[in-house]
Amino acid sequence: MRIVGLTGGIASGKSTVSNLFKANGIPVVDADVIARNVLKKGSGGWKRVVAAFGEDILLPSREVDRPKLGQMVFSSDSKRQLLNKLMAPYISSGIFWEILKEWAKGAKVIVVDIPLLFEAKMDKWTKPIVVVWVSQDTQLNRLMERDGLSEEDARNRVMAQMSLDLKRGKADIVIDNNGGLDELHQQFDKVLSEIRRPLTWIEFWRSRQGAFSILGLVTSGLFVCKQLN
Ligand SMILES: CC(C)(COP(=O)(O)OP(=O)(O)OC[C@H]1O[C@@H](n2cnc3c(N)ncnc32)[C@H](O)[C@@H]1O)[C@@H](O)C(=O)NCCC(=O)NCCS
Ligand SMILES: Nc1ncnc2c1ncn2[C@@H]1O[C@H](COP(=O)(O)OP(=O)(O)OP(=O)(O)O)[C@@H](O)[C@H]1O
Repeated sequence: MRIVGLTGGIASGKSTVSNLFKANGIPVVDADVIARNVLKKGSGGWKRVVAAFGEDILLPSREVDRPKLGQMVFSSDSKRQLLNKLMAPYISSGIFWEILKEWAKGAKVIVVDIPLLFEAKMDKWTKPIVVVWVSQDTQLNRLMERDGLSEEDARNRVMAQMSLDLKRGKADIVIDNNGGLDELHQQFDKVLSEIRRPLTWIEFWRSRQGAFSILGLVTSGLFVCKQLN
């Protein structure tokens, strides 16, 4: 199985690109969705986060007030690191199980959309790595427009992540998303044919089909040995 890493910066266009993958039949594991489930009321992650940050971060419904928690952690490195430390084990195991489900369904190529792929050192598990890159001005403008944030809040969120220029240097494939959606679609078509190229042998053995082939080979080998003895 080929596990493609999709990353970038906040509001650089990862979800826009991951929607294109889904529209083309490629399964996508989305770390932001998994992280949202980790904070669902009453879950293990919710309990740990409420114990550390206090009930002030809760709405009257006892769901986490996400904008409030976001405001806290994106303006304080220590609070953000604490939140990351509390949530990381739940997020990584969630990603693992989602990948396993796709493996069991027989997927040959999957995309994992992880905003903090490099920061969380998960890049070693994915190949190739696709980085959706934009200039900082485009990133700030799109973030302010999409989330209705002030420039200061938007800058805090951008600064909470590894710079996009650094991420671009670590990529196998870069999507330059500064232009319009037509330009994005043109680049995406090339990326799609790149990630759909035939699997390498290692990727094949990692797929469900490959694992069953190994099992079949081992079983028939044992059967032949038994016949010979
Ligand atoms: C702080 C929270 C509650 C704010 O929620 P909110 O709905 O406003 O934002 P959302 O979850 O949609 O995230 C938007 C983007 O923010 C960025 N981001 C989120 N968490 C972090 C973080 N800890 N460090 C840096 N950037 C982050 C990502 O680019 C993400 O795509 C939420 O982001 C959260 O739970 N963060 C911690 C979990 C995490 O690390 N998520 C990233 C998945 S790898
Ligand atoms: N090529 C583009 N032209 C114009 N707008 C775009 C383009 N690509 C994305 N956008 C817009 O920019 C905003 C950010 O895009 P998107 O939500 O896909 O980013 P993201 O990287 O998934 O963000 P996050 O890290 O916050 O989840 C959205 O409002 C989206 O519609």
